[in-house]
Amino acid sequence: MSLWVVKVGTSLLRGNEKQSTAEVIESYSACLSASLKRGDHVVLVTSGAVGLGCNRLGLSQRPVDVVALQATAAIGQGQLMALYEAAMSRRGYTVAQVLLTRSDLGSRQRYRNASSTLKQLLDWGVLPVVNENDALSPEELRYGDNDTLSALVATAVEADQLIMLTDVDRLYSSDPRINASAEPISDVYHPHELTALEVAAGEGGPWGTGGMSTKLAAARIATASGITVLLADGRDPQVLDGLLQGRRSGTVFHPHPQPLGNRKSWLAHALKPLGTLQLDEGACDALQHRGASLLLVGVKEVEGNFEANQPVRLINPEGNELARGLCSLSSNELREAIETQMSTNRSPVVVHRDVLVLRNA
Ligand SMILES: Nc1ncnc2c1ncn2[C@@H]1O[C@H](COP(=O)(O)OP(=O)(O)O)[C@@H](O)[C@H]1O
Ligand SMILES: N[C@@H](CCC(=O)OP(=O)(O)O)C(=O)O
Repeated sequence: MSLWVVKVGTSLLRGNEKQSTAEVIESYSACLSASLKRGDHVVLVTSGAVGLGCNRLGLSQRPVDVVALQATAAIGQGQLMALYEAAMSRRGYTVAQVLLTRSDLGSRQRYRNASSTLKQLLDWGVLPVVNENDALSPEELRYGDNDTLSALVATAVEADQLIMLTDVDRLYSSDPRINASAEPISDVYHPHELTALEVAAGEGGPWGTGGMSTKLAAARIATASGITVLLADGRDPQVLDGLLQGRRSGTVFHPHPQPLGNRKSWLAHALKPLGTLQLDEGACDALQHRGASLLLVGVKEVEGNFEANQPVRLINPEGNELARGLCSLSSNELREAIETQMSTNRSPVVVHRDVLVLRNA
């Protein structure tokens, strides 16, 4: 039995001259219900609320204004669920709507709640249908995308594989719509390879958000948690059917050989840092090569305002992010402690190793 997370983007759900949105959803539902019938567990992360809302209002373009985007999503979300509900219930399966915001997942308690609810639904053989809670989260609609959400969901349910379906057959060395000689890429083995690909990743289509960049960011999150990511062509439903039966297609992002545990993965990816600590060379070396906690003596500068146990970025003297973690002191306490440490001659732990995650490890 496998646990799959399948993400379907707006570019596919808008439909085309040959297929309406309802027909596209119908064909995915056939693949998803076949997978459930084989005894697998599946979570679906689906975009499409804005696109369907726009269709309903007769808009030929995605609105630029964020409030208008939120309002179109509120119209489209009900329609989106109605289509999945009809297609899955006709095949004897129940669907459940789960709307999440990024800030929900930033709270450890709410992240755990989301994880428990999703796992309960999976135990009951239900298909959870997840989308961003767009009507309430303007930030996500402006900058966000469902690719990152799908990776966070895959981590929360401890999925085996994350399938990201889109309107291109695989990853290329650069945007194939712009560069006809872009090279196809079948396997990505290490986060270092992702860094170069991220630089070359292009924008998405007019209806999608984020293009290839957000898919690579999602692959980074999921593979760091030990999840295999498959980026594949969603225009042909046979591809999804094949993937769910273990056939290879598109690009495979292989899981990191030393995956982060659930809590560290949450720390590294679901949390938004509220401040930045600039470290000296000695502290960077201790963190990177000696598995040490961050001590006060290695902190040079503090930026931002945060309370004790809130997330911060740790940067090296060149300004590059080295790690993230929970700071044991508030920003005010930390600034005060840096000023007085010379006289007290003690160096308390500022970020304990247990709540610290190195980037690109
Ligand atoms: N390096 C790349 N490899 C493949 N596709 C790319 C790349 N850079 C940009 N793209 C474009 O990204 C698009 C998919 O992203 P997007 O429109 O956001 O889709 P979705 O709605 O499925 O999330 C593709 O149509 C493709 O043209
Ligand atoms: N939550 C939004 C999706 C945002 C979006 O466009 O995502 P995607 O198509 O996956 O790049 C919606 O349902 O329309």
